[in-house]
Amino acid sequence: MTQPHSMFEPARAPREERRQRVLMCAPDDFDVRYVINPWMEHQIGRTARTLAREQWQTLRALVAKSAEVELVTPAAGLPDMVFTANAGFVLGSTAVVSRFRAEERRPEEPLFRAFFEARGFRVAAWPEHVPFEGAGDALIDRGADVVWCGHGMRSAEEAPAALERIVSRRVIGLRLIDPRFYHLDTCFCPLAGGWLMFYPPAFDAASRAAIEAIVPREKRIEIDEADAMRFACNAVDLDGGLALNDASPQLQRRLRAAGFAPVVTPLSEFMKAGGAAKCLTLKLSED
Ligand SMILES: NC(=O)NCCC[C@H](N)C(=O)O
Repeated sequence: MTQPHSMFEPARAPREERRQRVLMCAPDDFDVRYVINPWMEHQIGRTARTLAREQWQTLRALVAKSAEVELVTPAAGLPDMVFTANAGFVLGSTAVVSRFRAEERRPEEPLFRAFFEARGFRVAAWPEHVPFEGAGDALIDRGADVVWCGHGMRSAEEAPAALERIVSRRVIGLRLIDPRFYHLDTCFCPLAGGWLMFYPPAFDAASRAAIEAIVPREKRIEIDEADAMRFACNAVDLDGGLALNDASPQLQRRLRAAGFAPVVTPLSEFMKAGGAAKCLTLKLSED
């Protein structure tokens, strides 16, 4: 029987294949200490430290089967630094460091900048007055030669155009309209082969039309509200494997039919801060 070449069957990966590099940050000081998204409401001080560490370690081990995990040192007093998707946006050897909308996360900026510089990335200049939250909002399509950029909640409306000037690739802005899905990666997940898993009601009509103009109907996996609330779209995709917090049996079947191997890895503690699998990772080797 032919086994799928997935992140969870790494022994079959050809050795000569270039492994992805993925940035993570240990949850040493992770907690909910302020409220900057609806998921954090009523969660201050309610994360279970040991469980959070276990959940993060399990995700790290899954990712490590298909990628080199690089770690950035967590800083005390920055409880959201664990969400490395928001470190910045990476394409080739260029990194754009995030400019956080919330004051609480701004001290992460120099730390992530130092990380990118130490790894030899060219750090692009970004207009300070334009909030932009990195790979939380900017996602590379895996079929078309475009970058999708969510705005309206965290990243500013000007962010897609500013990003396009840096990456010299078409950047399509998508307006987010539901505060529960405040980052694009909470409701939109481009997948290998040009597939797209997403939650349409999170977008305004013009954005839905823009998605439909690029992604063919047969490649669109539209999920329902219950799966969206499980952060099913916040999936880490590596070698056909999809690590995600949770997904209904129907959605898992649908993903399998499309050739993906969903693996549920509970991340309840991070959900309290409004993040799940994808938010806890940043791909460093994007072509
Ligand atoms: N969606 C993401 O990419 N990251 C999750 C960020 C959670 C954090 N508490 C925040 O609100 O910025």
